[in-house]
Amino acid sequence: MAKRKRQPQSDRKEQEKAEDKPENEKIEQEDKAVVIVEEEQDDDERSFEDLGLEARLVRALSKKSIEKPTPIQRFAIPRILAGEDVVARAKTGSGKTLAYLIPVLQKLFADSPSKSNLAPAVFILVPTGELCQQVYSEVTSLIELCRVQLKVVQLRSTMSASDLKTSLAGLPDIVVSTPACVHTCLKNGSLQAEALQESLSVLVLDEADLLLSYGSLKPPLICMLHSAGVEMLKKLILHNPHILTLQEVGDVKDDIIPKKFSNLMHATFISCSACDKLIHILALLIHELIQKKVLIFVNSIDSSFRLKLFFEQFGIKSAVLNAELPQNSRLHILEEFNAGLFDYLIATDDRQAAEELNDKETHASKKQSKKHSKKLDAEFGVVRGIDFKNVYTVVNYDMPLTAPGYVHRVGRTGRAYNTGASVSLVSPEGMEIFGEIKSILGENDAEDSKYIALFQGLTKNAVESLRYRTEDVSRSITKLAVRESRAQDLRNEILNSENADLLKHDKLLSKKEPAVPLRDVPEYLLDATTKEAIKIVKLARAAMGNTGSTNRRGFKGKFKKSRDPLKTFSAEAPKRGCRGRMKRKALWVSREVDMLRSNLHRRSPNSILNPSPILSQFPPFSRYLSNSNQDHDETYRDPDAPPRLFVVQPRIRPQTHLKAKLEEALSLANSLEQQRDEFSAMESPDNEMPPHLVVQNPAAKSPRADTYFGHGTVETVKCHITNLEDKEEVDAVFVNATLRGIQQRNLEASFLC
Ligand SMILES: Nc1ncnc2c1ncn2[C@@H]1O[C@H](COP(=O)(O)OP(=O)(O)OP(=O)(O)O)[C@@H](O)[C@H]1O
Repeated sequence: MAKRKRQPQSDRKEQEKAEDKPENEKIEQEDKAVVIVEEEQDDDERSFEDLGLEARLVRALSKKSIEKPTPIQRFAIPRILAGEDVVARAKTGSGKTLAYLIPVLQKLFADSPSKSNLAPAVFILVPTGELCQQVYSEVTSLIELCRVQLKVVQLRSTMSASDLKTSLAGLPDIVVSTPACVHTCLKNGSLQAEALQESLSVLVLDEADLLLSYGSLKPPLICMLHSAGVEMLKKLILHNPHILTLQEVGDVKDDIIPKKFSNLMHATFISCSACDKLIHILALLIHELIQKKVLIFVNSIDSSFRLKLFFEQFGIKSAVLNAELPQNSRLHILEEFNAGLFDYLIATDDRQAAEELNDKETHASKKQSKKHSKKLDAEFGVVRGIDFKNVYTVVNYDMPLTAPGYVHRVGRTGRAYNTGASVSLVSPEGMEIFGEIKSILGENDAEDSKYIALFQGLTKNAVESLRYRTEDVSRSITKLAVRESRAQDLRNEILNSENADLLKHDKLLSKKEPAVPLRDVPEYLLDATTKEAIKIVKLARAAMGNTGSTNRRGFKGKFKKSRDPLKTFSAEAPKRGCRGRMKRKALWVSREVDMLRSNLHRRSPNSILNPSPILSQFPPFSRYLSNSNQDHDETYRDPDAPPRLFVVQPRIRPQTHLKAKLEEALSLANSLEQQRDEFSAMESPDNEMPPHLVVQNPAAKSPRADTYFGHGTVETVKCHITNLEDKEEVDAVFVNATLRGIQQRNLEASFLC
């Protein structure tokens, strides 16, 4: 039973009155407590000391850089310390865990549990294995920092009966567990129900609404903290509890993005068709329009693997997290993601996974064969309660099934006093739930009621410039490929789950890496708006001191081969320096041209074709006027400028890469076209337009790009080039042809001479 201690006088009077009243009036009475909290809240600036915390706890918190209590902590801590039953509702990431852990620890420090106890004094029940681990780590770290001797254990569903018994044998002070594990312990006798009733002084139900949905929880309790389902709790187990509902979560809309919260959390959406979600998420990631780290939610495991395989083709590494994986692996994935070892985590929403489990079970029973049915862990969940470290952006690739689901998902960012952002990809199918979310947010037509804004900075052009590659790559990711990688990943994780350090969760699952990284999107393909948006994200990242780079070395590979003197011998010539690489990137030409050049260069190093690429010779067209007096040297050239000779080799394989190249050529042609339009619109005496040479227009046969010279052969191109009076006037040459080395050389020579 809850131990009741000191209680504020006013509260006590209210409670005494309440006890004499019928049930419905009691509930009204309890709701008065809510009002009191709301009134008190605004000017309460109490510190942890003011709340009555011991110095060692305050010091421990300070070592964790936690200096002042959050509102929920200010209200919950004194009441729990006073021995009250408490139900607390507060927005996601507002510090509810510490709101119960701190007073529980202080109570344990003060009243060391009786020696006659036959069961642990404090039970913290949580709905998922992930949350169990998180709360366990939090409480053990606090105990260590306070330098006190308290025993904490966590019970996990993966533990055998004997392990559970051993864990409980030394009579721990605090047990963190899921209800299912407690149930197992009660069944196998590791815990005695009577002993538990005698000894238990504090019961915490974290995410209580979820826990209660699992069924029969009727023990004594002191404190409960959760984000919903207060009425259910009141009826089931609480005795005149304090209902702490902070003003900012007083109604549902504020629960999601309260006004105070909106500075910290920027919620946005992109509207697109279901099949265009891939291209949009790719555009966001490839152009770095959203800040890392990124947590992406999908609604099915297959979806997560499809996305991972898709990203891989563009050189973007990610890890997947779902209920199918062994618990050890899951915890390790979270640990590595939190440690910053990879930037993109694709999580399958636990609710959806549970549904999938049910579907599978039904399916399996229908077929009378469980042979192929995969087992999903019902205790998996990363949407509720998990405190992701430094996740800046949450992406709803699939919309959640419910509006509260949205709250919890986006609540994985912008935690405590941090800022965060969310982007939801809303297809026509997701419009209904999106409407529901907006309506509970209280959105209407008024400008000041927009809680989810349209994502700015991703233009149609930026999306379209990726269409070819996206469509081809997505076609290549068949159901079979998804199934195989899912099975392969699971095999790998199961084999190594006991030694998770061997696992690299963001490893590639595709059979082979793409030969030409499709990730390289030349900057000249981007329009001004997208460039501006990228710059803003970069600036924001720099301002936050986030370089955006993952840190796998920092974790395990501190002593890498390159540093190990016994392994550093190499017969290879030193690699070209970083500067050289940057320059090559800046002076971008199609890889095929580079390859041909370097082959030729090896044969005749002094030839005109040595790697001083054609594009380095002249300024880009857009700079033609403003820089006309400068020397045309390499440093002067705009690194964003397009190549002047663009060769697309029809023999490029696979087809995907050829298409990507063609698409680049086409976009380049069109972007030059736009520059020309702007140029001719300028009021300048010298605005005669240089010719824009397009030969054998790439596949899409855009009428614009074809305007000038139409189809032709290499010889025709050469002819055109040699006939030009002033080659500096040529803006770009596109060749869509298979060139032999000699043809390539002749072409380039004619361009340069
Ligand atoms: N007083 C505080 N000052 C600064 N940071 C805090 C404070 N209290 C908690 N935090 C930090 O805030 C983060 C979120 O806390 P916590 O996980 O307890 O939130 P929550 O309210 O339980 O979230 P959810 O609703 O998602 O379960 C944690 O990283 C925690 O360390």
